[in-house]
Amino acid sequence: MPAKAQKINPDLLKERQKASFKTEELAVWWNGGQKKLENKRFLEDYFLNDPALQDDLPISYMSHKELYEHSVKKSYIVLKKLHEYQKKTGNSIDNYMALLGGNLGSGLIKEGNPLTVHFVMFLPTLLGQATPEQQAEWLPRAWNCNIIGTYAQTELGHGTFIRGLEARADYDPKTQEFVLNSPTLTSYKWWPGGLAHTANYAVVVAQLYTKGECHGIHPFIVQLRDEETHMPLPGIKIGEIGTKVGMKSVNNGYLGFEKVRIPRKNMLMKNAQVLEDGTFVKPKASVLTYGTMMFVRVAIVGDASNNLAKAVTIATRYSAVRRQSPIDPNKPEPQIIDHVTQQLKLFPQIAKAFVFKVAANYIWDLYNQITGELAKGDLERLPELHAMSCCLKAICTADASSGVELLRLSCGGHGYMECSNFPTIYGIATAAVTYEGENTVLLLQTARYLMKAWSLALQNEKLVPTVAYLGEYRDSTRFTNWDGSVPQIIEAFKFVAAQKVRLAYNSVEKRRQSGYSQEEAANLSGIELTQAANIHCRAFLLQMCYEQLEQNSKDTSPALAVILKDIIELYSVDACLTHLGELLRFVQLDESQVSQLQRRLETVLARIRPNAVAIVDGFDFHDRVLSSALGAYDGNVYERLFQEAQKSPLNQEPVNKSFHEYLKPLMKSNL
Ligand SMILES: CCCCCCCCCCCCC/C=C/C(=O)SCCNC(=O)CCNC(=O)[C@H](O)C(C)(C)COP(=O)(O)OP(=O)(O)OC[C@H]1O[C@@H](n2cnc3c(N)ncnc32)[C@H](O)[C@@H]1OP(=O)(O)O
Ligand SMILES: Cc1cc2nc3c(=O)[nH]c(=O)nc-3n(C[C@H](O)[C@H](O)[C@H](O)COP(=O)(O)OP(=O)(O)OC[C@H]3O[C@@H](n4cnc5c(N)ncnc54)[C@H](O)[C@@H]3O)c2cc1C
Repeated sequence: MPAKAQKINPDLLKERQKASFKTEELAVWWNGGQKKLENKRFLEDYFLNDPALQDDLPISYMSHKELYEHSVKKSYIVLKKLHEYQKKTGNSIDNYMALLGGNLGSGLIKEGNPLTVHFVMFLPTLLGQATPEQQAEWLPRAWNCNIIGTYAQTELGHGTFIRGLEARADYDPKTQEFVLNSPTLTSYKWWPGGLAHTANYAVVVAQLYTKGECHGIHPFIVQLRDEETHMPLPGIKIGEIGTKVGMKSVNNGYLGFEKVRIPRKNMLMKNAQVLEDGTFVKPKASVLTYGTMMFVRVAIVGDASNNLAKAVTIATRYSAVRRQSPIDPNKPEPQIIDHVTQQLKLFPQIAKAFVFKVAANYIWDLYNQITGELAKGDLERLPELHAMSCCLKAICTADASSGVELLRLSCGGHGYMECSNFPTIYGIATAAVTYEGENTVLLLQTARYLMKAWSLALQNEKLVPTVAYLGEYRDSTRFTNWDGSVPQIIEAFKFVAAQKVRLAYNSVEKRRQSGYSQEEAANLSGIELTQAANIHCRAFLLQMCYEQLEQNSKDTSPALAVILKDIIELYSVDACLTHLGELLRFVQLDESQVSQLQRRLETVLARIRPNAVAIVDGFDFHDRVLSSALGAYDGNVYERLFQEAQKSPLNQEPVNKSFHEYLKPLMKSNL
């Protein structure tokens, strides 16, 4: 939180004075408790106020190369500072995650940290896929950044269909080595973060060949660059893939192999092994190779909430200070937050930030529970975790990405400025729709699981909790219990989801019976399959948000409980109106009931209006994390916009040289 001493925009001050609850209480809840909140604030001061970590020149004015070098320099300073701090306080993974993938990190290195993949994928892969001996060799060096790694799976020709990856590792029993090759241009690794100029090691996912047979994709740890000179090793062709929509300093790279030899022990052999003579020992389940992706998908759900919460804080504060267009012609221009259409752009995004945060906590707990079972060899619930992590990652990132864009638009022209920070937040948020499993593909994975679940429901088999509703609604075709209550809205969504699953299942079955293969039938039914997965996830989000926030409201002050209940009401009613078409297809709703939903929406928007600024204040974003001329705590947007404009290199001189070189000759040339 910024120093409170500064001059606060009077409109924003009034907003804060009229709040009906204590912002600090929400800040404690939002940040996971008093201790975590205090630690977060300490780290923010410790890092964000360090003069060595300031951006004298806004990074949007830096060249691509300057930006990378600036980001590496800051990463170095941040990690050294963190190391010093943790020597005194003890190691905490949370601090690393805050700095390398969380809000604090996004405030320090706005366009993405070239070392994030080292911490968020390379290290977790060693933890999840390496044997204890391999961990003993690699983990200490990786934790201390004596080596810097990346996760090289995607290729120029394949990102989604990883069984189609072309890079290969051929085992040579004579030398007990693997020989890595990129047989085609499309087999070049392409995209890995930090790969281009930062990492000197990589986990490489390649097709394993031994004794003339292919055993599918497996992870290998490969040294890419000399540890002293950082020069690429022989046979390593490496570079940067070029400028991107966002995440501009992540240093995504390409990597090709030409007869690169690595020792047998560099195959990460926790799940599958290759013996000295080349014998392949297969894993308990081939999908265990996919574990790192699941970990990041789970983490991304929280990231979606963070991105949306930042954007809606900026837009809400701006909407409280921006005055435009009288509502009553005889009155002064109102705050744009008093235009009801503006409230519809803002407040449902506030609600989604809450819902995605609660979803992130849920899926994180489920992940830890099930990976604990995996460690004991129990794979029973892995399919359910895969299905939930896929659809939650897909829905939360898609909604967060479109929400950030809507919030940018809600700020008019000033939202289009780099200094609003919307472009950077959007670039980060929308990347998550693609990476770690493209959203459509992940929804199809969830749909695949739902088809199996529906088949079990048809056989009266017991279903796991997240799909139990399929059994409850298996034989119903019309929902007639609508009373408009939130619990009934949840049941209605579960009912719709069950019908969508049934329809998709029947489409696939019908096509299979007409002679199509399972795969062809699934492709032809792909639209219904993704829709079923989509509504399944939304039904889950509604139920989970209701249960969690209702429960939380029992432990908070009555004043904050009212806010949490309004969040539930808004999220539920907004979901009904957004997906009204799906509802009307299966739920008995007459015109008056639909109109009642519209009235409820307008009512809950009006209820949230007096507390909107206080709610986003409760997210407790440091000004440097928001990094926005529109969203600062003091609300002095016009002064900040003007200050930011002065930083433009073009404003450092009254006349640019192009006048003398081109404009003056043009103007004098009488074309
Ligand atoms: C904590 C704070 C930190 C904050 C961090 C915030 C995030 C910041 C991160 C920034 C860095 C991220 C950088 C990005 C990195 C990447 O993008 S890495 C590359 C990611 N790539 C992918 O995700 C590839 C997507 N493709 C796939 O996963 C697979 O190809 C597929 C689509 C799943 C298909 O695989 P395939 O083997 O062909 O499977 P199927 O035939 O469809 O199904 C086979 C069975 O396997 C099951 N299954 C598939 N995947 C998994 C899995 N991951 N886990 C468990 N089970 C899985 C599937 O359900 C099938 O099961 P059955 O139906 O029972 O047969
Ligand atoms: C910012 C960023 C960072 C990244 N970092 C890394 C990294 O560190 N390491 C790494 O290995 N990779 C990384 N990636 C790559 C990323 O994982 C892939 O881009 C992603 O998996 C999507 O694969 P693709 O690009 O091949 O898209 P495709 O799979 O080619 O998708 C293109 C279209 O085809 C559709 N499609 C594909 N398969 C199917 C299907 N079965 N059914 C229906 N439609 C389908 C998709 O829905 C999509 O609309 C990164 C990507 C980005 C954008």
